[in-house]
Amino acid sequence: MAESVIIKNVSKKYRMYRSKKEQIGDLLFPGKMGSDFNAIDGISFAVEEGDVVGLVGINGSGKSTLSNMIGGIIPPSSGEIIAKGEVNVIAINAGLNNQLTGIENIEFKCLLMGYSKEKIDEVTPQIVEFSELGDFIYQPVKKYSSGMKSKLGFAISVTADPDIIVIDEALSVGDQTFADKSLAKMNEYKKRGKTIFFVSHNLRQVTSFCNKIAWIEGGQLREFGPTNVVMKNYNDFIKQYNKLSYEDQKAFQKKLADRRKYGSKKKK
Ligand SMILES: Nc1ncnc2c1ncn2[C@@H]1O[C@H](COP(=O)(O)OP(=O)(O)OP(=O)(O)O)[C@@H](O)[C@H]1O
Repeated sequence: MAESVIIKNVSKKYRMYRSKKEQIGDLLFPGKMGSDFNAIDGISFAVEEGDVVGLVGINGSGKSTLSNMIGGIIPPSSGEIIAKGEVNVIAINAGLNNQLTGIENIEFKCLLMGYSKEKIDEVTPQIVEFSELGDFIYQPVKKYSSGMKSKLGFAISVTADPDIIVIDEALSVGDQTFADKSLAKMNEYKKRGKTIFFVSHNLRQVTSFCNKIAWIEGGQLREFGPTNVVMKNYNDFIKQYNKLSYEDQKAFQKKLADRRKYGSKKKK
């Protein structure tokens, strides 16, 4: 199988400030105020066409940051992501304009994807039907619940038929019927050999849907490999983690946070 997405030593740094004063100080004297935080720290792995890759990790480990970089929504601070084909991210709220109505968002996103007027007229009824939003499609998106936003985002993205699709928690907020319908659509994509990245806290769904897993811990790649191997290790880890006292969980998280704050090469 040909490689579809290659992630080469990718990092994403954010500058963290404790106050507005520190932020302004850093603008005046760059590098003097605040500190760097590695949301993603030197991740490398490659996936093949037709792979369905689950991204797992505890809260704040960096799953969304990595998904957004794969989808081209945010650029890496260093490293490179090579995607062979068009990528579309389906996330709660992704790329929707809250001031516009559902129908205006459809037109807006279709224009961004380079569709002609005729193509937009052709796909709009399909998107509206898939979204199940009924007359809410004429309401501004700011009035939507998170489930409704997810339905709209999902309906637009699946109609676009991208080569590579990144789903970030988008299946967890809608109702069960919509989640089932969306999962069926994803299975259809899977059968057609598309590459899928899947972020979900529903580990049962991840295990049944994905053939490979990337386990992210504190912004770094802890393990990448076949689902049965990595999920076994991840489930064991979660069991151990859940057994820890509140203080020990905090201490574990602090250790990871410190490593990210100072950079992996300058561990304290
Ligand atoms: N724009 C930003 N500015 C500063 N820090 C950020 C920014 N975006 C994310 N982070 C930090 O990067 C880390 C990774 O966040 P991310 O949302 O990618 O984690 P996640 O694994 O998706 O978490 P969750 O499971 O809770 O959704 C977190 O500590 C978060 O606070």
